Amino acid sequence: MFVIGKLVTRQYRLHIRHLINKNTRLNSALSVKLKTANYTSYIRVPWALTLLKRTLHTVNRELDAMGLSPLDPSSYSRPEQAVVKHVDLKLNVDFDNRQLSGEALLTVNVLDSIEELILDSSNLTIESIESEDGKVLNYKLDDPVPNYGSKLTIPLPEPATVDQKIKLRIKYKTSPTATALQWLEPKQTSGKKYPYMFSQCQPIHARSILPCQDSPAVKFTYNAEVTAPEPFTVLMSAIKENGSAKATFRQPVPIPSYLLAIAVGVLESRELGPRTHVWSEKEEIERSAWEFADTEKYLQAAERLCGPYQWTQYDLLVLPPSFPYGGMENPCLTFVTPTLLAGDRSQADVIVHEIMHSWTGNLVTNTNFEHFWLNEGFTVFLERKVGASLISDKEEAHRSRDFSSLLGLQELTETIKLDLGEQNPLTKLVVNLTGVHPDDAFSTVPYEKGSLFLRYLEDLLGGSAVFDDFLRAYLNKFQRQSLDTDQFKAYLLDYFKDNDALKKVDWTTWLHKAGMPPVIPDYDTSMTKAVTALLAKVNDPNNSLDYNDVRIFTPQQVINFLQALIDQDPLPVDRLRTLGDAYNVATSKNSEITYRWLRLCIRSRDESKIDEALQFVNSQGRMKYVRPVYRDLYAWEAVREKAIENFLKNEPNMMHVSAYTLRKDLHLKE
Ligand SMILES: CC/C=C\C/C=C\C[C@@H](O)/C=C/C=C/C=C\[C@@H](O)CCCC(=O)O
Ligand SMILES: [Zn+2]
Repeated sequence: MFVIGKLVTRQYRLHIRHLINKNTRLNSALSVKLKTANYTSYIRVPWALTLLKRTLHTVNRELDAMGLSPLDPSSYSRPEQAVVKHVDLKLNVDFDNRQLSGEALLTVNVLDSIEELILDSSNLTIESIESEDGKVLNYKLDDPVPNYGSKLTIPLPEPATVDQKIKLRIKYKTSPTATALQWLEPKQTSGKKYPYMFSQCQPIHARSILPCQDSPAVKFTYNAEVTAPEPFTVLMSAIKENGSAKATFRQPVPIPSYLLAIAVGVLESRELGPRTHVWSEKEEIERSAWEFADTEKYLQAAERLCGPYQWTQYDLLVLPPSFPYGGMENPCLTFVTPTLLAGDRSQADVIVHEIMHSWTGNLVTNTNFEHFWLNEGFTVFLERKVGASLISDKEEAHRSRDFSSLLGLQELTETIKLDLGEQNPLTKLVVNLTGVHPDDAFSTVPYEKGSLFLRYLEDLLGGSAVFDDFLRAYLNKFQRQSLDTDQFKAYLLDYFKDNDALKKVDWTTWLHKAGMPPVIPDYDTSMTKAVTALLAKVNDPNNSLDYNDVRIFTPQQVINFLQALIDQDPLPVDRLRTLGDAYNVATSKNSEITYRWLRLCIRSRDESKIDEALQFVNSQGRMKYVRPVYRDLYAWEAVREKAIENFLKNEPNMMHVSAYTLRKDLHLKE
């Protein structure tokens, strides 16, 4: 009985649930068998367990033949068989050869009888693999599959059994074209004197830095020793213990592979609070310290909602402009784009967002990227709650939260109705990533549809008063674990089992149907009213425009206004120029305003703005800005070639993910 109890582990239960979710891809007889299974009986009846294991084995073979991991369609690894629990990394940073080299010592917990361990790798040169006692092991590195890398199979010297711990030492080198790493020339930095390197592992690029189970279903702790030449500073997504020639790091909280991060540059830091430093090149350090001075205040507000911050340190690193995202929630060290340095703290919401990932995403993690909304929808939802909690006037806080939600809805509507199309399967909350690279599925949908779903549930189930308690219970229950949407749903249904309102939730439509959300919350529209009125004024050519129209607008209202103009038919170019001059948008330092303004100019076919738009996409690499501007330029036939030419010239300065997605946006071959 003891053995049986052990065998039916949580991993198995997850595995079974996942297989059921995937049943459309399976032989129907097998999926029926799985669907009708009574798991309790498997725990009690030994023969049933054997049957289950045999069934799973057959199913696994079927999925294998399709090149899929049963738990994660984006990974070759087999976390239901064995999981990496800890990694000891020793790396040397070689700027001349654009290479990391060294070793990864993996500590693996065996969950089933196995004869081999399967890992993900991409473009790595494996030099040797040894067992703990120094025995050299054979391995097989399959031919690379574009964008997924190579399956690395390591036959074990002898079969391993349940609960066994094994250690494997893998000596390897990364490639200069590792998709997770960007190696910058000195001219791409502010100091112009030294090179720079940084990583972006989310979603599945960690495999290009180390051989690993590159699936968020697996969480591991890590220690690292990294050697870099003087005068470089090495930073990682961990607690920095020693900063000399050999930097050492410790990450005692288990993380998924996509949260492994490294940056090496000539950096300075400033203390912002008891657990916070900001890091950047010296040219940005003062501006960065000013822009992010309120970080500790945000951390405390986040803790009031979610409980103690578990990662000890919360540092920020302001990267060079080619960093492709607004922010990346690397534990202990959020990476941010320098486009946040607006000089007015107007993009603080991005910092609050990254802080909230310390709970949703980093502690409670989507089991694979089909359930990305559990990371991002929750984070946006919490970001808005915490943002509002910083406003002392209750009504104003409510208005402000709803206004941000309306801005989010505006972006969601553009994505679903104009960009992706309402029938597009990528507009579902839970997506099918079999054969779809997560970087191709990325959009605002998991962020905004996910957050809107949670807001709908909150309103339905009794408001913040009850929902905040649920959130804390959920975080507590799933912390340091990975989960899928069914587990979230089961937990919510159980938590609110006495609440009849739950019966109203149309789960299938919310989770599995494409298009706009089935219900839009009854948001407070007082802050959008002025924007709607201004839109009507601008659309009537008889009205003259002057600065007083927008004098009392917050930056967010200006953004809301510009976004509304983007979503309607283009204004005549003369009218748009008049508007730009009258409302001072053309000279704004806020990149959220600038990118929308340039989109409007392109859409109104203002030829005098083409060079400025190209200069904007060349000066920074935040995909949120660069992709829509390029897509708008592409849609303007007369400038399409010029836009493509500009892209090709600048492609060598871009990070992999930017070049990869822009090639698709511009309909160029990979
Ligand atoms: C349904 C979506 C399915 C899969 C997508 C999974 C991963 C997407 C991958 O492309 C990586 C995303 C990394 C995001 C990092 C930060 C963002 O939150 C930034 C948002 C945009 C910005 O502010 O610049
Ligand atoms: Zn996020």
